[in-house]
Amino acid sequence: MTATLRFTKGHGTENDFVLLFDERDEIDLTPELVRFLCDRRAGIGGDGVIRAVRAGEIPAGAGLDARTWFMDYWNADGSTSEMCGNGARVFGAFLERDAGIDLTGGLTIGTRGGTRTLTSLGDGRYAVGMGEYRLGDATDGFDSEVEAHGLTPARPALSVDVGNPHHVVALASTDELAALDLTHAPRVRPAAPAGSNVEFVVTRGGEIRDGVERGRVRMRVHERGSGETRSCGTGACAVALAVREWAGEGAPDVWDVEVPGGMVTVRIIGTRTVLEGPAVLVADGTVDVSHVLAVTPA
Ligand SMILES: N[C@@H](CCC[C@H](N)C(=O)O)C(=O)O
Repeated sequence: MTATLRFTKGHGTENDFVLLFDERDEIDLTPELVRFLCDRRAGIGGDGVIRAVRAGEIPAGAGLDARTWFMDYWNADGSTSEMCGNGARVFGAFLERDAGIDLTGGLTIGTRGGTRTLTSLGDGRYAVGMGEYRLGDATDGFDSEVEAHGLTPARPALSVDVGNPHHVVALASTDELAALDLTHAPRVRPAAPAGSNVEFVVTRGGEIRDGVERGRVRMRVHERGSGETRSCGTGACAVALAVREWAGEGAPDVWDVEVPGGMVTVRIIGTRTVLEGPAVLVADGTVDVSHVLAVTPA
């Protein structure tokens, strides 16, 4: 028997996803199927899978209005995460096109990390209201340390929760950032109970634009469940929050974050952040998944 799935491929600053439109929860999305879809040689290829489903159709959507669109996010290794910032922007572009929703006035979506708001900025970019953040309990700006290949000794880090867990490490120069080997997962101490995304950041100065002071940083990331990716939206928020914390009083609330796949902007507004950046839908197609379904336990 042949089973096919319709998919869309999209990316946000080259953090790429396989998107599935599944309003009524008809796709049996398993870790095996996610790993196959994300496989860059045998499958479609992506850092993760995002399924658009109505909240009322799935247990994770409990408590939300049943008609709310839920972003069911999975990492490439078949694990799920609470939130994906770049994915949320791409999800917005997907809903605009395939569900016919106009996002210029904003839309509330469900995620495992709580509700988020998506707004189209009208130029191919989207703003995501990323919800409340929480910095680690650190008296001197650090609450942990991180060891990575190409970086000795271990460096101090700050844990930041933006719905999903992050550890941010400051490096001295862009050369040090470029020399990092992120083909291996960095080791975090104390280890985060459910694992963590780890960002390495270098400050790059700043500017005043339209009367607003903006900081600028460059980062690389090793994502829990996906390895090194070319961008991480929640990671960019964690980085902006950590760098502002380290800079102290008077530091900017707006940060332009350079990632290997482009640039995103983070605005810190009180206890919340807003992530802005592009979202691109690249291709549509169908994929034969019968061999994956054949090995999926009943
Ligand atoms: N790339 C994403 C984050 C995806 C989830 C992450 N790997 C995790 O496990 O928490 C982003 O853009 O935020």
